[in-house]
Amino acid sequence: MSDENPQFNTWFEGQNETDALLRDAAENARDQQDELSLRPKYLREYIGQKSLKEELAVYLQAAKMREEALDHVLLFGPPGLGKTTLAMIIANELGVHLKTASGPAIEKGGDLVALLNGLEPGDVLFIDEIHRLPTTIEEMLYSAMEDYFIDIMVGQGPTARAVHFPLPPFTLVGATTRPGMLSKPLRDRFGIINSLEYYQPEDLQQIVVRTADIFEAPITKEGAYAVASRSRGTPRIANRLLKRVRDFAQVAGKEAIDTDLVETALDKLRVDQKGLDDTDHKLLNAMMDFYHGGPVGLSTIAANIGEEADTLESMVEPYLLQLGFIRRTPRGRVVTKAAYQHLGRPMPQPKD
Ligand SMILES: Nc1ncnc2c1ncn2[C@@H]1O[C@H](COP(=O)(O)OP(=O)(O)OP(=O)(O)O)[C@@H](O)[C@H]1O
Ligand SMILES: [Mg+2]
Repeated sequence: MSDENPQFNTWFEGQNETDALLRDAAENARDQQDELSLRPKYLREYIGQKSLKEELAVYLQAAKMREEALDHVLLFGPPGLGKTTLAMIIANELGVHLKTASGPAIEKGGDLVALLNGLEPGDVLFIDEIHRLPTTIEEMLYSAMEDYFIDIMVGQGPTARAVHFPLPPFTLVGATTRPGMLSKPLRDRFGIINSLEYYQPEDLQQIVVRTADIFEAPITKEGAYAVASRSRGTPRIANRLLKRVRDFAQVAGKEAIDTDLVETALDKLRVDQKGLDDTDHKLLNAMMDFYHGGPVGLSTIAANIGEEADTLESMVEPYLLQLGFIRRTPRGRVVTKAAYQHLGRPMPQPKD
C-alpha cells in the first residue's frame, strides 16, 4: 500500500530530512514519558519470564508474612528486558518506598549516605548499572548489605574520625547488563540472583497487544506477532517498533495495524525479518568482507564500523550470539553459517 501512497512517501522522506538531533531529543523525551505509562506496576501484569516471576512471588510473599525486609536482589540481562520495571514492581508488591540511583552517579561516601539516609524499614534501594560503582563505594556497601550499617571517615588529617551510621533493614536491588564485571564479594552478598532472558515471540506479542491497548491503537493478533518477531526478544524494542508502526498506520489512514502494514513499515525502517538493523548488518558484513568471517577481536570490528566496543558487547552482540549468528572463540568472534544464510551470502572457501 505505502509505495503507491504519495502522501505517505512525502511524509517518510520528510522524516529523513528533519534535523536528526532535534528529532532524537524529542523522541527521547517522549520515550521516557511513554516508558512511565507502559511499565507494569505489579507482578501479575508483568508478562513472560515465568520462572523468575514464580520464584520472586514466593520470596515476596514470605518476606511480607515475616514482616522482614526482602533479601537483596541482583537482576542481570541485556538492556530493555525489564530490570528497572521489576525493581519498581518489587517495591510496589512489598508496599514500601523505592529509592533509585545509578552506579556511576554515586561518587563519594556522602552520596551513599544521602541515599541510605531516610530509608525506612523494608524500603527498596535500586542501584542501576551496579557494575559501575566506584570501588570505595562498593566496599562501603558490604557492611550496609550484611549488617545494616556504614562507617565513613569525616574530616581530614589528624582530626579525621570514623562515623558510624546504623541503617534500618532494607533491600538492595541491583541491576546490571554486565554481571561478569561485578566483584565476587559484592555478588556474594545478594541472596536472590536472577537473570532475565530474551522473550519468546508469544510473550512479546502479549506485550505489544497490551501497549497498543494503552495507546488506543487497534492491532490484529497477527500484526502484534509480526512486531514481536522483529523485536529482538526485547520489550523495549517491541514498544518502540509499535510506536513507529502506529505512525505509519495513522498516515496511511489504516483503522487497525495488520501484518501487511507492520511489514511495510519495518522494511522502511530497515529492521529485517529477524529484527536485525543497520548496525547488525554492518557488523556481520564487515566480519565477512574484511576478516573472512573471523576470528576477529571485538575492538577491531568496533573500530572498523565506527562503534564503541562497549556498545557492541552489551547492546549488539548478545542478540547475535543468541540467534547463533556469531560465536565467541578464544581467538575472537566468528560468523556462523546461519548468518551467511540469513544475509544470503555464500560461505567463504576455507583458507589453506
Ligand atoms: N515483562 C514485561 N511486560 C510488559 N512490559 C515490559 C516487560 N518488561 C519490560 N517491559 C517494558 O519494556 C520497557 C523496558 O523495560 P526496563 O526499562 O525495565 O528494562 P531494563 O532491563 O531496565 O533496561 P536497561 O538495562 O536499559 O536499564 C519498559 O517500558 C517496560 O514497560
Ligand atoms: Mg533499566
